[in-house]
Amino acid sequence: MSTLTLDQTKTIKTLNNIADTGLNVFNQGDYTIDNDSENPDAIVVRSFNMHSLDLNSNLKAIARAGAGVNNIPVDQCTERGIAAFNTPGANANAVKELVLTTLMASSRNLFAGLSWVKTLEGEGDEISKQVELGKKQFVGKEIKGKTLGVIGLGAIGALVANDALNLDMEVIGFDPFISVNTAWNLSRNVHRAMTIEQVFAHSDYITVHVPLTDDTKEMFNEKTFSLMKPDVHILNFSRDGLINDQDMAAALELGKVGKYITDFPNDQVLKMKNAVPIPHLGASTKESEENCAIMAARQVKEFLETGNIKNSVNFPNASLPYTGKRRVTAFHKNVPNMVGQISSAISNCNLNIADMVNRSRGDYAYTMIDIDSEVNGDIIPGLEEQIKQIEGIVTVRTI
Ligand SMILES: NC(=O)c1ccc[n+]([C@@H]2O[C@H](COP(=O)([O-])OP(=O)(O)OC[C@H]3O[C@@H](n4cnc5c(N)ncnc54)[C@H](O)[C@@H]3O)[C@@H](O)[C@H]2O)c1
Ligand SMILES: O=C(O)[C@H](O)COP(=O)(O)O
Repeated sequence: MSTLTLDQTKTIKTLNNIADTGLNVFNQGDYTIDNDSENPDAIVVRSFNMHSLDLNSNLKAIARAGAGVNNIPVDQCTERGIAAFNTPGANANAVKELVLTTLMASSRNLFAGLSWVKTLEGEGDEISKQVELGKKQFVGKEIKGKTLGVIGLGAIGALVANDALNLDMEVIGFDPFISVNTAWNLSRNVHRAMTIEQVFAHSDYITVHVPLTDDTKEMFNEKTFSLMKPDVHILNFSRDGLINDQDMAAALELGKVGKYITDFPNDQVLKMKNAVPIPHLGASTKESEENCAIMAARQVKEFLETGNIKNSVNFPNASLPYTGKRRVTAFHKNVPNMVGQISSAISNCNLNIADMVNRSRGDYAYTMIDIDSEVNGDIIPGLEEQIKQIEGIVTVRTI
């Protein structure tokens, strides 16, 4: 992480409550946190829905202090050359703990029992009698020996799978795109499902930990419910869009699904029989909020100060040790001869290249070129202008 002094103060805007420990990463003097700014250099956000916002002209980066980026217009960011980041794994432990808490608590009908016992308020000596009479309504099930299906074995899914084994559950996991890192961390006692249908067929409890995408949208629907065991409990700490709510309501009515535990209440969910709606508390712990905020802020700071990219969801990761001399960065179309043309523009200004990196991601690529000497500031606007004229260039910065 560099500690250079910036040419100009940068403005950071937050759209949600971001932990102070994270915002403190932006040192005073070099940065201003201004939540009313109409033209910030970077935005730090949690779940605020950014799809209807106009992305301001000066915006260079958006950091999601968290995992899911479906609230960010990522495609638009890419077209505009705005780097979007998230903080992989930074809130995974918080979510895992709430998944396991609610898995056990709902299996024991704890939430319904708690609501019922509150209705006895004011009944005095009758309370203990009513408790002993009424408790038979809330007989639950133990999770020991039951099968937990885990769909999505990323940061959260892998933690849940490993810990469920320690609770004496059988665990079956499905993730066709599992990363090498996660695979290394996953217990070999997690059974590997080759198809999602195998998870549906064998699980007493199913927990889903995948991003919401066109492929995963409404993956829980009438058809998939029909493949599940009767009375299956489903836990959704990922996103509401993964569930067809109408089909879930019907499956709960029929007892096909025994319980639906979700971190994403909506009007339909609140009407569902046997739903356990939670007010999106998965990542809401002090530790997780701090982890996410610090990671998000560090990634933005590094990008603004050095151009280096880590954990972007739309730019390729790219890193070059920062020397403090001039660095030219360009985000551009992933087409032939871009590096050649950018290098020519630099040599046209009589500047020599010391080091460079070029990384691609799909249709786009990112190039950083270090100049081997201090550069007279007067040259910069002309150099940037020349590079901007190259067909396929989206954004250029000199740092
Ligand atoms: N409730 C909360 O507060 C909270 C907190 C963090 C994350 N989330 C949600 O949980 C999701 C997962 O978070 P994470 O940190 O584990 O992310 P992650 O990226 O580490 O893991 C996601 C996993 O899903 C897998 N996957 C993708 N498509 C799949 C499919 N069709 N079938 C099976 N697996 C598939 C990926 O290969 C990856 O391993 C996030 O995208 C977010 O929506 C919610
Ligand atoms: O995707 C995530 O990281 C979670 O949904 C957490 O959202 P939050 O930061 O708004 O709590």
